[in-house]
Amino acid sequence: MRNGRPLLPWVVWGVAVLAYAAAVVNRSSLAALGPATQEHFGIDATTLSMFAMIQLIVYAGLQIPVGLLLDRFGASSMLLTGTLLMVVGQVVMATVSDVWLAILARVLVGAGDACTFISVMRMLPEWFSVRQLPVISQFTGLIGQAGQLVSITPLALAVASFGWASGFLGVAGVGVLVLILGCLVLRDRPGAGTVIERMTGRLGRISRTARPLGADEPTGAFTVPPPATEMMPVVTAPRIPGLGFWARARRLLSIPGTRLAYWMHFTSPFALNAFVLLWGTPFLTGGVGLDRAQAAGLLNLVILSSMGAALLLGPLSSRFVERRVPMYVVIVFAIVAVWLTVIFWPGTPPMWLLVVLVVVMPLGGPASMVAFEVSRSHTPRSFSGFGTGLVNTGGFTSSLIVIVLIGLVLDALGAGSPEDYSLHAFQIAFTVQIPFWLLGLTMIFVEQHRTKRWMREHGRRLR
Ligand SMILES: NCCCC[C@H](N)C(=O)NCC(=O)O
Repeated sequence: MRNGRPLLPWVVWGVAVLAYAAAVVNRSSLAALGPATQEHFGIDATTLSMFAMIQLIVYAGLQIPVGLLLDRFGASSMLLTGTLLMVVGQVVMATVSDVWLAILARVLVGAGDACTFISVMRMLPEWFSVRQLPVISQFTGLIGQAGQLVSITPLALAVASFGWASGFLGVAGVGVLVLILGCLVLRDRPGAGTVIERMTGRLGRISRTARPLGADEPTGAFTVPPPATEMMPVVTAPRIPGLGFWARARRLLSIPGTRLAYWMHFTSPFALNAFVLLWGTPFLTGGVGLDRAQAAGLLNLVILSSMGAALLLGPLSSRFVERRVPMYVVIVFAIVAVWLTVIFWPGTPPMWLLVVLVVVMPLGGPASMVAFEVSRSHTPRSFSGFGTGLVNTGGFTSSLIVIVLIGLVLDALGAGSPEDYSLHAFQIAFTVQIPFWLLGLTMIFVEQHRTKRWMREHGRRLR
């Protein structure tokens, strides 16, 4: 058998993706519990929305620090630390009645969540061949996002039937299960030990004989020394954190392929996130005038379309590596075209147009996963945690700003609350997306051009 234990990469991936799905459950655990949360803590809607905002800000703000820690401590340690933080956060959420402690709980959940996805993305190139990675990454995104489904109906039912504390302790319990599995199974790379093996100093046979899939192919990650500086011209990690950070940041940002990946992650997912996380239902019901069931049906179509696109895009971007950026750009143009049609539609957009919108717009989610493929192709292995963290801030930053701007425009138009919503106000508010698409697409064209030139100059081929 050429690959010692061909099952192990799949088992490691299975546990890693379970940890990501659990993080998504934690992230969206308040999604269907708005009124219950308000009642439990006695808070108004603005304070409730602060819970979500703070959590997202913590998530986005920690991507780069977590990425740096990943390069130093490895993916499995960071993933388990993240899970532990979420467990503590949910135990606090289950047991406190003070709103500030509840906010602290959401900070812990946001911090733990911030450690999870990029750790999984950092681990994958160590275990899978470069041909498999696009498909595995898309499946990771798809299965992880399915965690949202768990946090909507089952968690709401659990809280309604067994009470607030039991519901959130249940989520914490899932985290404990992930922690146990993670300690037993996760390994940063073939040949590395589990956390338990590293703590006891005894590397088991499974770890010693582990091989990546496609071990004879080059892996997706490549190794180059970190930046040489006058004070530290050696290959080890920098000892002075400030100097190390800026030197590493300069080196990373000097790679056009990493910048291209950042702008790709920035550009395609914000319309989807703004729609799904906040503004979709108010637009469809308060703006277009659909009833709740019709709006829910369209939101379900969003999820189905995103899943279908993930299944298609993985194999396509693996088969046509050279074409993955043009494919991505076509998707963004399609999203822009359908949104502009909705925004400038005279009168109420017809149902067929709304269906096209909820089928095309979600393609931006799986398309954003292609950004991690681009990042992996161009970012040296010793920087890949930092690179993945940086790229992952792109979509979260653009989404947060667009969500806030849409709310501000609605307020400015006097249409900020459900009784004042109007279609016209929503159409104006959604125009805030246009400069973000323009900026993102321009930067993608610029960086794609620079990346091609850089590759010619460095004699590199895409992998
Ligand atoms: N099937 C769509 C998955 C989109 C995932 C998205 N691009 C992403 O970056 N996710 C990060 C996370 O923490 O969920």
